[in-house]
Amino acid sequence: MFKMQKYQRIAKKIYQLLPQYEDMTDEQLQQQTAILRTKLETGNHLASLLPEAFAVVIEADKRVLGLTPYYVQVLGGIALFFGNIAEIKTGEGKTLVATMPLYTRALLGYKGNYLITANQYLAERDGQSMGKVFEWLGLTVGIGGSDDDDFETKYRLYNADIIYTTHSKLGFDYLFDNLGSELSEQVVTRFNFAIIDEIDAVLLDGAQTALVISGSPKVQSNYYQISDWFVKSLQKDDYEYSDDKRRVWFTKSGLLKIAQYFDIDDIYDQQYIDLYRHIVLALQANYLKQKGRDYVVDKGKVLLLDVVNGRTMPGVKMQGGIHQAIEAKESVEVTSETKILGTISYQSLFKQFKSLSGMTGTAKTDEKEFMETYHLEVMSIPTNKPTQRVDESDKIYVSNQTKIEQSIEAVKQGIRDRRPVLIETGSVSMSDLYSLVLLQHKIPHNLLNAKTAVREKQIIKDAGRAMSVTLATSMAGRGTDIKLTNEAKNNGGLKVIGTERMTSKRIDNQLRGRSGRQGEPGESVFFVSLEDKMIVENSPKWVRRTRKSLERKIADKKLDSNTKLNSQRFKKVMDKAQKKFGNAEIQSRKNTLAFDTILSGQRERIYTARNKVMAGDQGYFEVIMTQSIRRVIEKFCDDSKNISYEAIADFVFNNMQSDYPLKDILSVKKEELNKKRVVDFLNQLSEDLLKKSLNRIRNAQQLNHFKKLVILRAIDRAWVDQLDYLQQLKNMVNGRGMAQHKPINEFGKEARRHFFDMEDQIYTNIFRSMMLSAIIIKSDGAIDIEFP
Ligand SMILES: Nc1ncnc2c1ncn2[C@@H]1O[C@H](COP(=O)(O)OP(=O)(O)OP(=O)(O)O)[C@@H](O)[C@H]1O
Repeated sequence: MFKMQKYQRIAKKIYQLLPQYEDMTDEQLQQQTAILRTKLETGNHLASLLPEAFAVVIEADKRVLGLTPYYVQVLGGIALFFGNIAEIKTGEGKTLVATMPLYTRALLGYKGNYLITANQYLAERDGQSMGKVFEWLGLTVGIGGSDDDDFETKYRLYNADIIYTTHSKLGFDYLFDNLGSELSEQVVTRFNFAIIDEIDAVLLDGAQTALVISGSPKVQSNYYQISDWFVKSLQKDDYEYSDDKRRVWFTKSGLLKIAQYFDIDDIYDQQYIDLYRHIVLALQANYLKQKGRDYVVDKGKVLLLDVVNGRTMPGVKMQGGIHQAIEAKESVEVTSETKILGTISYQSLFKQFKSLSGMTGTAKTDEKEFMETYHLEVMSIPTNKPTQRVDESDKIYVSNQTKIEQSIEAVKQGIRDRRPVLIETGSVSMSDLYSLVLLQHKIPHNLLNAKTAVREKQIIKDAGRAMSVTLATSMAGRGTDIKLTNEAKNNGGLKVIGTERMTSKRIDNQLRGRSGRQGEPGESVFFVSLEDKMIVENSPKWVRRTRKSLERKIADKKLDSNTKLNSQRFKKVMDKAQKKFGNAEIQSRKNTLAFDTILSGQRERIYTARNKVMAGDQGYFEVIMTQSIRRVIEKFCDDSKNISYEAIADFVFNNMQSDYPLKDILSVKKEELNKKRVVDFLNQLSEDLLKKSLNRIRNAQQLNHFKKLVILRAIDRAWVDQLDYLQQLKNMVNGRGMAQHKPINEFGKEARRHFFDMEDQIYTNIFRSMMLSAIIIKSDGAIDIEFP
């Protein structure tokens, strides 16, 4: 509240200054950018210039776009400038709000000021329309970007004062930057200020999705099928779930069945690790992942559903083998697993920004999590016009069947009132089921879900007409602007009917928000029953007993099945069940974040090391090379307890020279074969071999480049293996038994241990590449390198 008062005081200052800018000519107003920048250069603090900068944008918005920001929009802009989440209801003009803080932040001249949109279309639409204002005021704007942009185009995009792009584009470009070999080719280098549009969708709903760049396919495994057959044969007591139903593992009887089915004594034995991994994946695919909720099967392919908006995500696969396990479960062709070249979660990506803020219509319900996890405060910005939408309290029934019948009655009433109706379901499968029921009642309707997405534009266009009935999943959630016809407005506006409580109050609110935009009339109501999955799985036992007793009364005709359960007691049951489910989701996001923090820490170390190599010089490469030689040779001698001629020969063939003459392998007597002698011999040999091969590259620049490539490649190959290992480790620790065991602790310990092993691997990779790479000098002097 205190903050809000402060912002109101700032807003007052802005409005006091405004007349002065209104009186300026266009030219004078345009000169303000340079004037403000000079003030900054001469020591003024950016925040102290905020009133002037905002006043400039307000006047420019008016002149260039013909839109004067409302007072509440100015307040929203101030909240964003100071790094808060501004909760601004749908349709209130968030796009315009962003112009004020973006311009002000970009005045400093630091690059890397972003408006992050939910999709490419919005980046282009908003970037093009709002970009006019920035350009008019003398700033540069970068918009969108496409996958096949050349370096120049990318550079221009990311070097603009203000950039409109999507979260995934930014993330992928950042990852690609860290796969390259030249610092000068990196484009996403500055993370100054970002406003994330629909921030709750990106940071909360999208918390479980990481961006992944896949590389080459791995060797195809044939365990998927057999593991799937096995887990399908299990009984209920062969596996159990964690309380929050996010994890599943084998019980004693399950483990016994594994032993019998695969005829092995100890599945935990190291030699069965790969089989065990596949059985765990099959268990998770069959008993955690749900068709219609997590994915759909279309034309023989498993397509994941985006939790944020219910759309399919073609080409996106879950990592670590779970995608393939689902394919086996659904009896479609098992695709090949690929190695991960780079991955980053949205949390890690956005945590890099010096200042982060966000806008959304729905954040207040989850303000605690935003504060705890991201240190972002949620500020509710009032609407410009009072809200007219009527949010009715839930209609609660005993049985699912009655609930559906009564919701259909509500649809019919909406049609009789000649209003548009939007019915929302929680999953694709529920929307299919509802569609059938509507057909049985002869109610014509449009079905909008992941399977009908191609007709989305047309469906939404029709959804605001009087008597139009639209049935949708969360696809009709964010950003869906249902425009009402005049007749629809006069008849009470859009009627939103929820057919079950969604996964959180925030998502319920998101759906309600489709109606009553910009002070229009509207209504929302949810139909729920004691049989709803959310209620059954998240309520205390007495609720089930009460339901049974009510069912008996209905059967005995002592109670009408259509009776609504109006008492506060049942309303509380609904709220509590949703809260319990929501808490499990929060916990699950925290878990993911904890896993991710470990991975991020390792990624940062690797990327920092890569950057150091890319910036490195001759001397630096020399140090690394010498270090590699020393470490690899010493490790070999430490690891082989009894150093033998055979072991040395094996080491030389595999790491130094594949056709080294056997007779030259250390001409000393067996008794004199000790560590020191071997180390000396190998050091000398590596020096000779290296000299011979490097002397062929006469050009110093080429030589440096070769060394840099060798080191980068060594890091990248080891990192790819580490990423692969971490993915598998995550699945494995989550699939290990016992409710009280803490997967994250095991993960942390193992991940750390493996990271140190990886460092050894990097040195070995460098060593081998130096010794074994074939250097081909072409006639024009260019060199080709064939790495081992
Ligand atoms: N100050 C203003 N004066 C007049 N019209 C405005 C103003 N601000 C925004 N609008 C108009 O309001 C409409 C909605 O704006 P916008 O799409 O930015 O809303 P939104 O908050 O992003 O909505 P959603 O949550 O649905 O994306 C647009 O047509 C825009 O031109």
